[in-house]
Amino acid sequence: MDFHDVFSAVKPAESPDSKATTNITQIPANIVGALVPGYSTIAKPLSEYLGLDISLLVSGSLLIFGLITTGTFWKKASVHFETLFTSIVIINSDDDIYNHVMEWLVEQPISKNSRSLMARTTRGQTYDLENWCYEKHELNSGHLLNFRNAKVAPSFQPYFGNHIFRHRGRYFVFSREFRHQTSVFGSLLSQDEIIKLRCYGWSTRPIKDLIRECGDHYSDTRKSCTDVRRPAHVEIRNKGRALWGKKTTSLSRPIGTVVLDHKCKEDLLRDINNYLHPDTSKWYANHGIPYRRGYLFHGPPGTGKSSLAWAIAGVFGLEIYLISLAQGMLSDDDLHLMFTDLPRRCIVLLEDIDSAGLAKRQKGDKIHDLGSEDAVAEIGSETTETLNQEHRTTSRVITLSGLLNAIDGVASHEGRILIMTSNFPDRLDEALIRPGRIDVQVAFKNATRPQIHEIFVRMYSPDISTKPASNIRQAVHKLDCHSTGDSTPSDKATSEINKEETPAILPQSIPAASSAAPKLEEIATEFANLFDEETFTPAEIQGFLLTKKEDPVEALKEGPAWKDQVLKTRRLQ
Ligand SMILES: Nc1ncnc2c1ncn2[C@@H]1O[C@H](COP(=O)(O)OP(=O)(O)OP(=O)(O)O)[C@@H](O)[C@H]1O
Repeated sequence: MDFHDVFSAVKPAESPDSKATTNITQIPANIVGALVPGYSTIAKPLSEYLGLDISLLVSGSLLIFGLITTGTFWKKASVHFETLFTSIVIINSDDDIYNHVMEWLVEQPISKNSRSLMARTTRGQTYDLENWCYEKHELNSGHLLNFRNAKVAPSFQPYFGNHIFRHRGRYFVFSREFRHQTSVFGSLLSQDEIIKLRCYGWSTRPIKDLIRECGDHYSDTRKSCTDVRRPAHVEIRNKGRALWGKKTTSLSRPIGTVVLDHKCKEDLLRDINNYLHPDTSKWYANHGIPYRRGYLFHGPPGTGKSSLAWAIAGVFGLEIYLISLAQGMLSDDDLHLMFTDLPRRCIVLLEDIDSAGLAKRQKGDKIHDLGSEDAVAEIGSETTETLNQEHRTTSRVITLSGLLNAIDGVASHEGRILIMTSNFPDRLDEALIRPGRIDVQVAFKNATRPQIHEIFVRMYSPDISTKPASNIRQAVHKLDCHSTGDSTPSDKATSEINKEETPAILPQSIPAASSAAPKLEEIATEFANLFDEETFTPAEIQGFLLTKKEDPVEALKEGPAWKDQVLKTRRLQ
């Protein structure tokens, strides 16, 4: 290309013959002629014989070519700029950090001011929903509530693409995009979402600080909550993306609300507290003992086994990794892998272990215990092992040996707490509950009279604070001040300390008809005396009291009839 021709063509044409521009989209013919070799040779005959003016077509093509070239240039230039002058951290959407960052961003100005947002329906916690704007009526006013128009405000997140924001005097670029994995033939194998955090400069430190801040913000908003994880969906696990699903969060249950012998609760908390202490892990290491601890909570349904496990998680601020073996969603291999993917400190909760269909071995049977340090490397009973093999090949069911290998296999993560719950401890295989796998057993029974008394007082007491306690006695005794009967001397001392907190009279919400009623403690004692020791579960008592939650006097009055009804139904069954 001769640039002299181009420059001379750009000069304004003075000759009246020169056909300058016809409109702004058309490049002057003399410029096109200079840029496209042979243009005038082709254009002239076409124009003379066919009446075609190709200058417009050529001008358009040149413009598009110019734009594409400039776009590619800028793209390349910006990639080089980013590589040379910015730092980046990439976060996968399966990772917890993704949630921390997204939740933090929702509250930042970027989620208000950006012009590209994604709206999400907020699925708040039940207690959040009370802030819904609906027509408010007094409790018990008889007005029917209608939630048709109750709306939860949506939340807005930055949408896919690039978003620039400023935080603590620094500019960051937040990008949200899909990452594709394709086969060698170009077909899509998988697609997942990633976010990229970028900042200007050669250090990733500002991004790391930002991620830390997002994590702090996340835990600050969940101070009185317990995070729970369940196994990830089988498809996600198969693709190797994650073994555990995303966190769900629920309000922590104060341990004081679980009615159990105080000494038992205190001993349990002390044991766990000691186990979790960093010095203890060193001690275990020095003595060559695997740093693991297992607990078995056993007793009839509805006596508080799961409630205690959740309350313990709340006390120590630990996440719960909840596995239901009975659902048939996991194989031995899955379970083994999942145990290797546990954080250093957490609670693994295996609920209703007896209903998982694990075959209990007969006397003399042995387990083919593959990876365990204390493995009995011997093929066990024909029957059990055949049964286990059958399960393993035909369905996603855990076998006893698979479970034992997961619990104490070499890869099993140290520092975790294992809690198993069972309604029928006699059905459990001895190997499963031998010391080293289960170190402490807690028996739950039907409610004693003092426990019924405690449940009653708690039901009619003011709201319980969910603020975490700072020491064991405070955690256990926070609201256990009402209990009577089989309390220990230490319980009594605490009761004295807390006496002022005890509601001496009935709560205000009690109808006027019963305002002449005696003190709550006295009604509770009378109510507890209606029942024989250990005949009703705490869940049954709680269920009945919930139907009379506004009026303890009414509960006392109706108690005998309800008790007779339940006993009669039981006899008929
Ligand atoms: N000891 C208890 N103290 C306080 N509440 C209890 C107690 N036992 C049961 N409840 C109440 O009964 C309900 C069921 O309790 P939970 O699920 O903990 O029982 P569980 O023993 O784990 O039952 P299951 O064996 O059927 O799983 C809960 O709402 C809980 O509040």
